[in-house]
Amino acid sequence: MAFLDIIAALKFKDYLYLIILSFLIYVFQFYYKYFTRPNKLPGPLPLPLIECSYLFDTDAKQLFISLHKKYGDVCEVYLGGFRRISISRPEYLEKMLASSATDTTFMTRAPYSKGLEELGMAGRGLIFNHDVKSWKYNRQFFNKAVQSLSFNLEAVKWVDKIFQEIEVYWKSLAHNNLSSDDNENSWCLETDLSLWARSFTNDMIIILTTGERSYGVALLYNKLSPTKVSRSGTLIEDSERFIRGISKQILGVSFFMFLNSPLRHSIPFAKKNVKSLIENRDYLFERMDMIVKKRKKEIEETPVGEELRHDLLTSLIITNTERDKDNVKAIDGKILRPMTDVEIRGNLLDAFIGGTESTANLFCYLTYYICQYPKVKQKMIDEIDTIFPQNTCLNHDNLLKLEYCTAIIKEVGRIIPPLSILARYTDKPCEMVGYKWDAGTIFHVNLNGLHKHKDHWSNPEIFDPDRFYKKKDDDRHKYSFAMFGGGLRACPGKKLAMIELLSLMVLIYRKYDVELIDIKAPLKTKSAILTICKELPFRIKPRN
Ligand code: HEM
Repeated sequence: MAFLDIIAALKFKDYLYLIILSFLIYVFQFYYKYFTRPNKLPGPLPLPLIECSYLFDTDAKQLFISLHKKYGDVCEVYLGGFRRISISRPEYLEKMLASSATDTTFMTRAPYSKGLEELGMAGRGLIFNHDVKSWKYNRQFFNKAVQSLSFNLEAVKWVDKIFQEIEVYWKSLAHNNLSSDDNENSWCLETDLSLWARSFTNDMIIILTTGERSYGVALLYNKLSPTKVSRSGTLIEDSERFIRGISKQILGVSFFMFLNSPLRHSIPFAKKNVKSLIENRDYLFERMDMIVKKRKKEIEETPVGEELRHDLLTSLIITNTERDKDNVKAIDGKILRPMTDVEIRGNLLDAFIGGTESTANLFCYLTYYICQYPKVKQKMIDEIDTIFPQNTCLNHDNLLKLEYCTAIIKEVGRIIPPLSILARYTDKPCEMVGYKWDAGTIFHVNLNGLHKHKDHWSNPEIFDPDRFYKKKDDDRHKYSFAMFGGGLRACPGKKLAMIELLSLMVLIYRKYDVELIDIKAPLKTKSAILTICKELPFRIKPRN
């Protein structure tokens, strides 16, 4: 009662004083905690409420590059409620990126997020899975599927098929007529490579993961051309919605991860966005569940012993069932249970997320650099012409012989890694960079720092594929190059990405001349978590 009387007696001015006092106490506590923190590292001063977000304009790559420049190889930054330690020196990464199966300290990328739970992604799949037990279970199934030879052969077959489709569209756009086959070798097309690369990787990942065709490249053709692709109209419409659905789910991740629940559900703009993202989640999950059910039925109707498809979905469904010749075992040797439909959906979604933008953007950067460096381009064409003379089929074994092309991919990934910051969250105390850390610390590996470190690379700013050509990995520090990450959470799609990139290089450069429309224009990129190529206008015509 007395308390209520006091409240009733307070005037507006008193409330104002109370608010100011509470804020001052908060500021005092905030800075007390900051100035007495253990392991003081150099870094920008955080401000109350907004921490270091005054330095962050959504370009995470640039932020970490400038932190490295200003504060050195090991520094710290406060963002999103966490103290984040940025590491740009390979020598410090032994523990974090080692492939030890027993040490689980650096196995989580991010802590549990209520937002991701709402988006149906927390504790599912791989990329955002904070639950180590569930992640390990998924990862074994995923690795087994995407690293099998049959999956890789399927990838080579589909690159070839989808590229043939693209060739028809390019020629048609140049002639403005889909059926024209006059002047077979005299056309020339100017178009934006980034659009084609994205549509291509979308179609690739959808067919390889689900065994279902999407028509991303056909959709793009229809957008660019006055004549339209006439076949399978309804499928194309559904593809559009499905592909858009995946992109929207990816966009939803940062929205649900970084905006807390009260804000998400109260600010009008955010509420509207939440509604649309949840509707999209429901559409996407329903569509994916239908695909899973359909494939399960097909498998049930196929006699045991008869060969099944080689896509990720089929493999996830049959692993550790009676159809599986080769069971996945847990560390203690016990055979693991088969996957549930929800787990299968989580893994498919992560393959879509991991396998589209990364590969598409790398291919754009590769084209940009090859066109900027004519000697590199010629050496690459000579290698392609030797290993894949005109009219020879694309084949997996010969792709592995393309040593110079592989060196180019690595050098492009060194100069401009599509994913430039790795993250590891520890939920137990640990030791890193010579200090002991409490549970709850987030460590970031700044790939741009590693890849251009002056102690490890000579002339790091210069594009030079020869640094990787005919060189062994032991010729440099193990962690000085990590475009696919490292340790147990390293990219499981590395092999698929290399197949796609090498195949595209062969298919394009053995047959076509490629030039940038404006050779002097700098690369147009935008970086959040990924570095995206905004556009890459290029000119393509058949080689003489
Ligand atoms: C050039 C292409 C690619 C690049 C540069 C790339 C890069 C990366 C990087 C840096 C990571 C984080 C690794 C770490 O934290 O240590 C990652 C994770 C991942 N990538 Fe890729 N990736 C590419 C292609 C692909 C493809 C084609 C797939 C599809 C199968 C894929 C699926 C994934 C998945 C599922 C993860 C999460 C792994 C986990 O948490 O266990 N990536 N990738």
